[in-house]
Amino acid sequence: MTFTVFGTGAVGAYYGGRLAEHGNTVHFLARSDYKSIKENGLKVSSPRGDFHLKDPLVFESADRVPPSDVLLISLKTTGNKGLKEKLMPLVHEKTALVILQNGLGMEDEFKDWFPKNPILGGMCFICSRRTKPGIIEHLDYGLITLGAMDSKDIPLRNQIGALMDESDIPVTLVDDLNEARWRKLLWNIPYNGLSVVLNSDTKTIMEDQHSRNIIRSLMFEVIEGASACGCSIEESAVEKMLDFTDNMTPYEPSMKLDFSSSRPMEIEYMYDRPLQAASARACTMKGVSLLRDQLYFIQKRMH
Ligand SMILES: NC(=O)C1=CN([C@@H]2O[C@H](COP(=O)(O)OP(=O)(O)OC[C@H]3O[C@@H](n4cnc5c(N)ncnc54)[C@H](OP(=O)(O)O)[C@@H]3O)[C@@H](O)[C@H]2O)C=CC1
Ligand SMILES: CC(C)(CO)C(=O)C(=O)O
Repeated sequence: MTFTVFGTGAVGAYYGGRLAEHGNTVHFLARSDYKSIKENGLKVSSPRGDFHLKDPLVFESADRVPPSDVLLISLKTTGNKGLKEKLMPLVHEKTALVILQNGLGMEDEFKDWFPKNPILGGMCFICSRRTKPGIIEHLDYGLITLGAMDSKDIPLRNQIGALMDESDIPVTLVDDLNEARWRKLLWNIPYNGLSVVLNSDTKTIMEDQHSRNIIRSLMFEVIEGASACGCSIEESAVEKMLDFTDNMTPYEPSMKLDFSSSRPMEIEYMYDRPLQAASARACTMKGVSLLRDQLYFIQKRMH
């Protein structure tokens, strides 16, 4: 099984790098980092072990990438508009697409674009960042929760999951991709947005009783939204998630990193899409909607 990474950044370079380190054929499609990766390779520092791919299979143009069995989608969702055309040279008759992005509704879009191809989602619980071109700092965690849109692709999910597992990537396989997406949003919706609005990391947010209360009430709203969309998340998940974050090394979520670097934030897929999905089923998620509006206000004034 061969892989192509579309988006060789914090997530794509890390996971693609691990697969390559363990002997898999991985093509990396890069943009601004291309020259640097071509010249110096990909360097990853990680608590699971540093590695340096000295001569990775890196490409600047999708037209030059050899066909592969699995396409890992790891650009930010802010780049999803017009993405279909950019992916066309990489999607062959049987290519499976694994969406590693945060948010909701991406898989449905990819299915519309490539209805005959297997579409999978990988919810990444990883803290990683690109510090310089071709240099990735993996700080913590790394679990991929992997699910397929269509049950006929479960054997394929298992096969990809096994290769990840053999490459030192922890994987959990799930049958309900939509539910797994909502479970990931249970963390992302409160923490990603609030870290920007309050200009704080997870530790600061958790230590203050007021912000902690906001996080808790946003989590309950996400559970309501999920439930309206047919995904049942037990209420005890809230306290578990709060405990988990209490014990996390202080961290700035990916949206905060985007904000601090004046990059566009992933508001559409992390907020608009879940809000739309819930409101289509008569669930308003008022607090989430307020948070979304504040993020748009902030984004409009970012330079
Ligand atoms: N970082 C993290 O710890 C986590 C991130 N995620 C999610 O993973 C996804 C990816 O995030 P992350 O890896 O942090 O993002 P990064 O910005 O680090 O990486 C994205 C990469 O995609 C590249 N890219 C974008 N558009 C194109 C294009 N048209 N052609 C080729 N390359 C392109 C970017 O290149 P360029 O530099 O040229 O823009 C960049 O190298 C997001 O949805 C994020 O929310 C999920 C969990 C944790
Ligand atoms: C949950 C976390 C922090 C890591 O996966 C994340 O998704 C993010 O930074 O956006």
